[in-house]
Amino acid sequence: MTAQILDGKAISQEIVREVRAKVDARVASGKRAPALAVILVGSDPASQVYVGNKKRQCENAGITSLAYDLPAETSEEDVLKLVAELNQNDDVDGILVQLPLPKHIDADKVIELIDPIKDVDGFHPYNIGRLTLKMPLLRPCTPRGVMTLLEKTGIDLVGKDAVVIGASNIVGRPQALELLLARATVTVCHSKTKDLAAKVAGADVVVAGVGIPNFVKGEWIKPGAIVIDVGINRLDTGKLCGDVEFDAAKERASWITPVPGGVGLMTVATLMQNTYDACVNRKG
Ligand SMILES: Nc1nc(=O)c2c([nH]1)NC[C@@H]1CN(c3ccc(C(=O)N[C@@H](CCC(=O)O)C(=O)O)cc3)C=[N+]21
Repeated sequence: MTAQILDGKAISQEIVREVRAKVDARVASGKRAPALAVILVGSDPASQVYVGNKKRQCENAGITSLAYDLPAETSEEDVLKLVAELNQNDDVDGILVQLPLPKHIDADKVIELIDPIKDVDGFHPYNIGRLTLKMPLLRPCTPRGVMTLLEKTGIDLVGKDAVVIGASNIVGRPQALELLLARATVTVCHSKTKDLAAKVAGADVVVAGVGIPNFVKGEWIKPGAIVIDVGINRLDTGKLCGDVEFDAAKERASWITPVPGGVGLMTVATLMQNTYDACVNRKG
């Protein structure tokens, strides 16, 4: 079997076009466009690429983007002060603090200060709690984007065995909650997991987010499985690759996401959905 490609580029464009149509209708009715504030501390090259993609997609979606590019030396106090101001600013619907933050800033403290109704990353304990309790409000962008990709396969997830590799706060854990909400049977694997190969071999759906190139071997994949690669690893050659041995996995899977051109683009498109949703939640 050769897998069909889950095309993150095409599907993310479709999502952004849908957001655009809703924003245009909103503006036509006399309301203001949704607005997203993006805080970037320092000049990490990867973060600059991601933030650049977010600004570009805001333009495509008709969303106002407000850039707060701060020097790496900015104090934690000043970042907290900016978040507090943006919380109070009625013209701002979404607040995103690009991660990772410099070491002298406590990221958890910053995230907890964001007003949950403006938390378009869905990282605040309130929003994670709501997802846990089957009453999601703002959902983390990458896992929500993965669910959109899975919907596009047309395959019913109810009762399917899903294996999530990686248990991070921004990918693995919320991904497991999303899959559970879709009534899959979920196994979360991590660096201490015994016999990962056997776990993956039993999976109808594999979501890999560990950050190690070619960590998931093609031969582990159950024939017909759906393979979602959340990894973004930059090789010394400058080439981008995922966590899955793509060429080998493609020969066994029914559907597979490429890197680049897969989940990363969906993360940004989903941020546009979340910003629109945050605006409607606040303002109707
Ligand atoms: N507060 C916060 N929210 C995030 O959502 C967040 C974050 N911090 N920190 C870093 C991760 C990573 N992330 C990506 C965004 C876009 C691409 C993306 O556009 N990828 C393109 C290629 C980009 C390239 O060429 O490097 C693709 O996969 O085709 C990837 C990854 C958002 N993240």
